[in-house]
Amino acid sequence: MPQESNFNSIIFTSPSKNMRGLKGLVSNNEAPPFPNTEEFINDYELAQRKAEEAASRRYQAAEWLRKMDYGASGTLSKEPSEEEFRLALRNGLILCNVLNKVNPGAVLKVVENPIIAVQSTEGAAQSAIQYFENMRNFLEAVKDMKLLTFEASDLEKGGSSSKVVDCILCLKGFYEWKQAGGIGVWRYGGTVRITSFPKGSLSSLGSESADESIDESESSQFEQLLEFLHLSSEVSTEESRTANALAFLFDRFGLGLIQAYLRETNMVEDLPLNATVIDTLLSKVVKDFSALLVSQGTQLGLFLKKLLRGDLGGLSKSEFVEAITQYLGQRNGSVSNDLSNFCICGGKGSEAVQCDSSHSSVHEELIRTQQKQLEHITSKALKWHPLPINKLSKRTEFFTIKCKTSKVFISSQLNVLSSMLGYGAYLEDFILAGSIRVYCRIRPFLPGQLNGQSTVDYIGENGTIMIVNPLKQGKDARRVFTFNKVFRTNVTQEQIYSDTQPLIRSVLDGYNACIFAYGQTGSGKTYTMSGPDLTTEETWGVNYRALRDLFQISKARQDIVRYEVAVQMIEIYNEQVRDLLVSDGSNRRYPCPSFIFFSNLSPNLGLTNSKAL
Ligand SMILES: Nc1ncnc2c1ncn2[C@@H]1O[C@H](COP(=O)(O)OP(=O)(O)OP(=O)(O)O)[C@@H](O)[C@H]1O
Repeated sequence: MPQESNFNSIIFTSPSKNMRGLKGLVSNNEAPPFPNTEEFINDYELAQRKAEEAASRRYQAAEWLRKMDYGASGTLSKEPSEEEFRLALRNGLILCNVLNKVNPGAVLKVVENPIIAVQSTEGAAQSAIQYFENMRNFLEAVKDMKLLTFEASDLEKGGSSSKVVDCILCLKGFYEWKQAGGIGVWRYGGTVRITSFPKGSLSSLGSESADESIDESESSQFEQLLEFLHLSSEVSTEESRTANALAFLFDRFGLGLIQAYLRETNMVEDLPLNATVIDTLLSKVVKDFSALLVSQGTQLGLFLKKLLRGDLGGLSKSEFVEAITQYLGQRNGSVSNDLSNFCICGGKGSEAVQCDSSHSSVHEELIRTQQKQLEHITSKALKWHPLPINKLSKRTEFFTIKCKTSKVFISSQLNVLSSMLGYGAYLEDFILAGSIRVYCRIRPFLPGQLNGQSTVDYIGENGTIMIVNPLKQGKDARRVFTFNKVFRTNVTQEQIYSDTQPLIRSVLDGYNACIFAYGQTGSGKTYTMSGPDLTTEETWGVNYRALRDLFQISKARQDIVRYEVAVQMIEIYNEQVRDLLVSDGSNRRYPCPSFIFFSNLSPNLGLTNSKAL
């Protein structure tokens, strides 16, 4: 590489597949040189993250209260501090007003002006009682509705405002569910609801406007229906069975979406994985799920009314039940294939929810194909891999028995296989972290730079590094960056390579990979990729170690497969890529490989940005 270039790279490509990424196998057994400092930064970061999440939930609660109670906007700011939040809510007025909007009549008496300008001792006592009255009424009503609640003391100094926030967000979730028709599963923090409301807690089923339009006779009919539903044990058994099934489907729906989000790495900027993201995803799930149930409820209502009206020939009660049974039978048949995909299988045999695939020949066929594929992969592995054969064949047997359950189980077993093949937690990581890894290596001070001041303030666990900029003041002076891993100045060339090694094996198994160093001039790219002294293996950089492994593995497999190794040299300078070995001036395009970045950092120069090609 020419000195002025700021990239060093080694690229492995394979035409067969373009599978993305391998986990940097992090064997984090090196003792951190500054344990106390690390502990401090971790605790500090954790506390900071928690505070941010709590604040974001508090703002969400405040925003909703302001929207629900016009008067609240005067006393409760959009982004209140904990203290402001507590002070605005402690007289209970906003909470009572909002609750009455969610569930009209829930708090019959709301003291409008609970804080009275007090002159006398007697006045003070009365103020305190009235002050407490709103809060007590609110808490009792919320308790009656079986929603999350809190203690009045949580709104006093030193109380837990997070419980208050939970209660408000729970109320919000309930309100939104009710607005969407009050059908289907609704849950918040362990509170689960299905179609019928808790007895006596609500004046009617349905939206706010529907509440208002319902006349007394309809209302009493509704009360009677609820009374009947609560008395009937068969109904309540069916209700809880349905609730369980719906809760399961909801989980499947929600977790499926989260999984898809975690798997998504292409073209989408990575979102942080934190409580807010989870809440947002789940609220989307709740919304979609509720919308689906509302539409399903409407269709079902039409169907049942059609039966009642006799469009399908007038029906007695038993014929009506029979018609429903028939309808359910047809629906079961048509969705059993889909439902088989909903089953959660795998895990320990005893814990696994077994799929009943007897109804589905398609499902069985799918399992057979997957089993064949798995056997094929395993036999390939047996040929190629130097692991003791009996270990693998035992595993194959295990697969054959177990993989009858589901494809989810198969992929979990493939993970086991991939780690046995030396890829580490390849599949798991592929799902969780995507295909690009960025590592940061900090170069030590060079002789003559000994008195320099390091820009590295802290190195946390989990790839975080705090950089200090002495030219800036206050909070701008420090910035935290996150990598897959940060290597300290004392790591060896071997330790650096250990994270990259699984990539080399994967290249020989047909996957593409690229290892790539980026950094300012003098930050240590050549040192990392080539090494300072080529005559000693110990100091070899990533390039030499990778080539050594490449040839070693291909030699070990020479009886089974013949590899062709080609070399290419390119220069990347000023964002221009030049092929140093092509003389005809043509522009060749390459398939997009996986990347590993080494973002090199010299301690006294500051952090440069990483760029992907
Ligand atoms: N991890 C390290 N440990 C000890 N010395 C290092 C380390 N990394 C780099 N150095 C030393 O720092 C100096 C600069 O490193 P190097 O030449 O690798 O930087 P570079 O990023 O390739 O620079 P350029 O972009 O100018 O080519 C060299 O003297 C090298 O030996």
